[in-house]
Amino acid sequence: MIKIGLTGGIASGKSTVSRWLMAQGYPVIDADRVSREVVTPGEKGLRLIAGHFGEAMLLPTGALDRKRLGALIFQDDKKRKLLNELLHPLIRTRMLQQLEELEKRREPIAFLDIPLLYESGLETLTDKTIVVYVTPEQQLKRLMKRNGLTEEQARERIDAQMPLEEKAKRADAIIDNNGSVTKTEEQIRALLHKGLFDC
Ligand SMILES: CC(C)(COP(=O)(O)OP(=O)(O)OC[C@H]1O[C@@H](n2cnc3c(N)ncnc32)[C@H](O)[C@@H]1O)[C@@H](O)C(=O)NCCC(=O)NCCS
Ligand SMILES: Nc1ncnc2c1ncn2[C@@H]1O[C@H](COP(=O)(O)OP(=O)(O)OP(=O)(O)O)[C@@H](O)[C@H]1O
Repeated sequence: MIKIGLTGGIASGKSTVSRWLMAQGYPVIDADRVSREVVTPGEKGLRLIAGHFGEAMLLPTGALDRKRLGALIFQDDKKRKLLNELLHPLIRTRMLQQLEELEKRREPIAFLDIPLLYESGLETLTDKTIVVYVTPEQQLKRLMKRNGLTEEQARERIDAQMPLEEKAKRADAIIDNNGSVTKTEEQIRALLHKGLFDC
């Protein structure tokens, strides 16, 4: 099975590309989704967060207060590092299980949508990588709009990741998502057509 890593910066358009791939029937393992699964009530991830960051990180329902934890970790490198140390092993294990399932089903190709693909060294799991790219101005604008953040809050989140320019340098292929979604879809189609993924 050929494994394609799909990454980019926060709000650069990875989910937009993933959604299109899934609609075409390609299997996509989604790290953000897995990271939500490992912190549902009853899961070890949520217990670890409550233990290290306090019960104040939980909503009255017992679910994770994602807004509160996000506000905390995106403005504090040490706390973000701690959260990563707690959750990343759980996320990695679950993604590997999902990969195994796809191998068993004899899927010829799988996409791994992982925001921190390079930061976490997870590109070693993949055969090729694609970076979904936007300019810094576009990234800031889309992130502020989508998450209702101030410019300062949005910059903190962008700065919590490897610069997108650096990711683009490491990529086997780049999808430019500055234009319309239709233009982006055309680029994915072209990549699939070109046989980039015939390793
Ligand atoms: C801090 C949390 C609760 C905030 O939740 P929220 O619903 O606001 O954001 P969401 O999970 O949808 O993430 C949005 C984007 O933020 C970026 N991001 C998330 N976590 C991190 C991190 N630890 N470091 C850098 N960027 C991150 C990614 O680009 C991600 O796509 C959540 O992001 C989290 O649990 N993060 C730790 C797990 C992780 O590293 N996830 C990234 C994918 S492995
Ligand atoms: N080509 C586009 N034109 C206009 N808006 C777009 C385009 N692509 C994505 N967007 C919007 O930009 C925002 C970010 O896109 P998306 O959620 O796909 O990014 P992401 O890389 O998955 O983000 P994250 O890292 O936070 O998960 C969304 O609100 C989305 O609707």
